[in-house]
Amino acid sequence: MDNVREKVLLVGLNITNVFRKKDDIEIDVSMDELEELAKAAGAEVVDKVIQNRQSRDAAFYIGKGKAEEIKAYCESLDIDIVIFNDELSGAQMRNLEEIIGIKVIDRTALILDIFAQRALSKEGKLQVELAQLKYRLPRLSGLGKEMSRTGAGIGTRGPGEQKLEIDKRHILNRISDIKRELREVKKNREVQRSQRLKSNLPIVALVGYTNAGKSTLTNELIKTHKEYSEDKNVFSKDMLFATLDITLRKALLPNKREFLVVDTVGFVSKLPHDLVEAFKATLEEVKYADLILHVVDASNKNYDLQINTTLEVLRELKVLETPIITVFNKVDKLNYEVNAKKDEDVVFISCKTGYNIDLLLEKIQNKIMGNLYNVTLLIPYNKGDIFNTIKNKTNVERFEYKENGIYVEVILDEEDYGRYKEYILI
Ligand SMILES: Nc1nc2c(ncn2[C@@H]2O[C@H](COP(=O)(O)OP(=O)(O)OP(=O)(O)O)[C@@H](O)[C@H]2O)c(=O)[nH]1
Ligand SMILES: [Mg+2]
Repeated sequence: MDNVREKVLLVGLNITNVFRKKDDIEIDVSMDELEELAKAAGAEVVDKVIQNRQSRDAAFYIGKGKAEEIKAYCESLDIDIVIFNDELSGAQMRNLEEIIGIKVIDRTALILDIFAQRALSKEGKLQVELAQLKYRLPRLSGLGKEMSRTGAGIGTRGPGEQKLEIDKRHILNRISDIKRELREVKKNREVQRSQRLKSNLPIVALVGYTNAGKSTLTNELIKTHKEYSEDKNVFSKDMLFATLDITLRKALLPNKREFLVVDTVGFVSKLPHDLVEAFKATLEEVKYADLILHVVDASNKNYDLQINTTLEVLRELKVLETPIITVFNKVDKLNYEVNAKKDEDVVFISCKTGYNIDLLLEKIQNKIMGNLYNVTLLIPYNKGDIFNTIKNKTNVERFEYKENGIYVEVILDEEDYGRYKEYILI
């Protein structure tokens, strides 16, 4: 089934009433995003239909007449699945399937499906299964003959078709099993984290909207490390939700100090509630970061909406106190000026051409290391071990063996400046 591209029709509702919130995402933007999501799930998008309405219809989401029109349209275009741009109730889904006569899924099921395909880690898989079960529970009775007839495919991947039909009790048992397993996984993660914190390396977390280039930038940053090899690269692709699991890798600052880079899952608007919860657990790593790089695709015409979505999640994670550098990526594709706020810490880069990556590294260094001191040390020969330590972990500009000891020109951070004070000549 996976290699057959299902033909889908996208249907959205443009609420036109006076209560529409000013900062609600524009329908065109939202439908474009739905198209990207459908493609990410492996579907072929044949067309999009938008209905303007005062409000959602309780029984059909769109108008009943529109649903009948869609039925005819689907027949003429040979559509396999209709995907709706919002979350539908069990009743709406049943009613729509009855009229349209083919499989109907909603934005939530679509996103869950992508996550089910992409999750790699045990925790990721468990979180997605949990979110899928919670989504299916109130819709069990809706999964009748229509679903079993159309079989697998988008919206039904993950726990599998038979599981859909098992009774509620069975699902509830599975939910509590998963929760227990997740608690175990979490304990393990905490152990790993405390080991990492003991290593004392600064942590830089990359966050941002999906497809902004976080994984590509991660790969650029980790290239600086001497132990780097291509197999350490994280997966990056022009596809929504390419990254689902958190990964940590080592990188080097210009002063040769090591730091850890955390690549994270991307955000998207209207993310299903249960997935936001799942994300929060995975994104906990961001809470322990010393610095956040907010990566933005500057070439996306909706970059400001995407920035707001990301900031909203960061606010929910309670990490807005952490220093943030806003990184406008993909400037190689830009043909307009990006308006950045004056008080923001901003850098414009291109991972594709390498433009300003060195400037970004300098900025990261300034943020996590604080003040740096350019000094000359005189280290007596009986303290040769100190010289070795300094040479291994910092950027020694020049050194010379003289009669009274080793002269070392070096850049020290605040901490080392205090530590080696007695050897400072100038
Ligand atoms: N033109 C251009 N393309 C870029 C640049 N940086 C990344 N890309 C492309 O953008 C696409 C998405 O990059 P990723 O690094 O996978 O994006 P991500 O933010 O990790 O996405 P998710 O994991 O889905 O959240 C890939 O096709 C990259 O090759 C850039 O500076 N310029
Ligand atoms: Mg990624």
